[in-house]
Formats: sequence, structure tokens, C-alpha cells
Amino acid sequence: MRADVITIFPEYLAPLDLSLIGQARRRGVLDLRVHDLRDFTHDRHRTVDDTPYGGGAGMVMKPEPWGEALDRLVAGQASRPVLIVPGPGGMPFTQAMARELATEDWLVFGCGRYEGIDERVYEHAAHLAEVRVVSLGDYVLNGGEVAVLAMVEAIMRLVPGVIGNAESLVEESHEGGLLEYPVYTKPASWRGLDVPDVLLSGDHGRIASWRHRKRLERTAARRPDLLHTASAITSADLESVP
Ligand SMILES: CN1CCCC[C@@H]1Cn1ccc2ccc(-c3n[nH]c(N)c3C#N)cc21
Repeated sequence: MRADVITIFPEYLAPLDLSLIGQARRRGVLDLRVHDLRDFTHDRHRTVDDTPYGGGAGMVMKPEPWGEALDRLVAGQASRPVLIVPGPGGMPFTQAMARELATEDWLVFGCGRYEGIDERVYEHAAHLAEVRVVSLGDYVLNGGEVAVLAMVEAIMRLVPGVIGNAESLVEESHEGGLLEYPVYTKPASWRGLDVPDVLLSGDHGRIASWRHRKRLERTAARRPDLLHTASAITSADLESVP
């Protein structure tokens, strides 16, 4: 998988050099490139923003640097990427979207700042890429970089070869629509708190059933909205939770 990130704060993406994503980049499993939008400006001050037409507070990102960046990266290439532009008004970013994007060959992430990117950039980009405006959640950040860090991690960990043990992806939160089960490690007793006996039993059938039950109870308690669309549960499961 190739992924490009366009930003005015390339150092914000430095965490993508670390841990599993960083190792996958060094192993050549991920071809992740970060581009400074200011490298696509031509004035002395490397200007990327200007005042909004129609008035109002704040600044808007100028279309020219974005147009040049996208043309340089995408125009004339044999394949067409998915351009993901984070924004509070975007489609919700979900595990299902992460799974789908992990199957793409090429993703481009555009990190906006200020009051946003000139709308004509989205229109121009539609000739070069499949454009998706995606939101991390219903709260307001100052720019797209934090969202891209989260999205890149959520997507790239699903790319084959990035995580060594693919089995660990099976029963994690939101896989099958349920939250994750509680986990424990040594010591078996800690400050008077004991690991549930079933987990010490060695009975893998009982352990699997207990874990499924815990996922169900945790989802019902914290995210009841997920229950009716979860693929990992039966009608009997649904009737068994309050
Ligand atoms: C505050 N300021 C004026 C109102 C509009 C947004 C703007 C700030 N801003 C600029 C670019 C940009 C990109 C993403 C986000 C963002 N916020 N919340 C999310 N879930 C986000 C995502 N994903 C915010 C951004």
C-alpha cells in the first residue's frame, strides 16, 4: 500500500516513524510519504492561506498550493487514489471504513488547517481521485493532522504484513460489531483482586464463551447502539442482555 500525506505540519506525522507502522515502512510493506504543502508555494513567505471571501473570522487555505500538490502527486499516474480529507462535517470514520480503505492500493490524505480548504480544491480533486471527506468524531479539532494519525493507524494495521499476528485482529473492539472483552495477565492475584477462574481453567471452549459473553455485556453497557447491527451476535444473545 502507498499512502501520501499532505500537510503544513509534516513534523506532526513523525509518530508514523514509530512502532508497527514505522517497522512496516522500513520493511517496505507500507510506502508512506509525507509532503509539506509549503513546498508547493512560490512566494517568499510560502503562503498557504488568505482571508475568506464573504468575510468572517479566520483564514482559508488557498487553492493554488493544493492544486499543485495534487497535480504533482496524482496527475498522469496510472492509478487513481482515494483522497481522504478529514473534516468535522465528514462521513464518520468507522472500523468498517478502515477495513475497506485497507484494501485500497493508494491513499492520499489532505490535512486542512485554519477554517478549512477552498471548496474548489475538492471540485478539482474529483477529476484526479475519489474524494472522501471523513470525520473522526463529533468534536472540533484545529486541523486534520491528528485525524490522519488516527486514520492511518486504524487502516494500516489491517494491511496484511503490518501486524505480525493477524489473529489479534479477530476479536478486537468493533470487529463483528462488539467491543473487546476484558484482558488479564500475571499475577493471578493482585491487591486482593483475582483473575476470573475460567481464564485459568485451560478449557478453551468455556473461555471463548466467557469472552463472547463479556463482549456482549460490555457492548450493551457502553455502546447499546451497536447491538442491533453487530454481526457477531445471535438473537439469543440479544434477548440475554438487558
Ligand atoms: C475549527 N475550524 C473551523 C471549523 C471547521 C474546522 C476548522 C479546523 N479544521 C481545519 C481543518 C480540519 C480538519 C479536521 C478537523 C476535525 N475536527 N473534528 C474532527 N472530527 C475533525 C476531523 N476529521 C478540523 C479541522
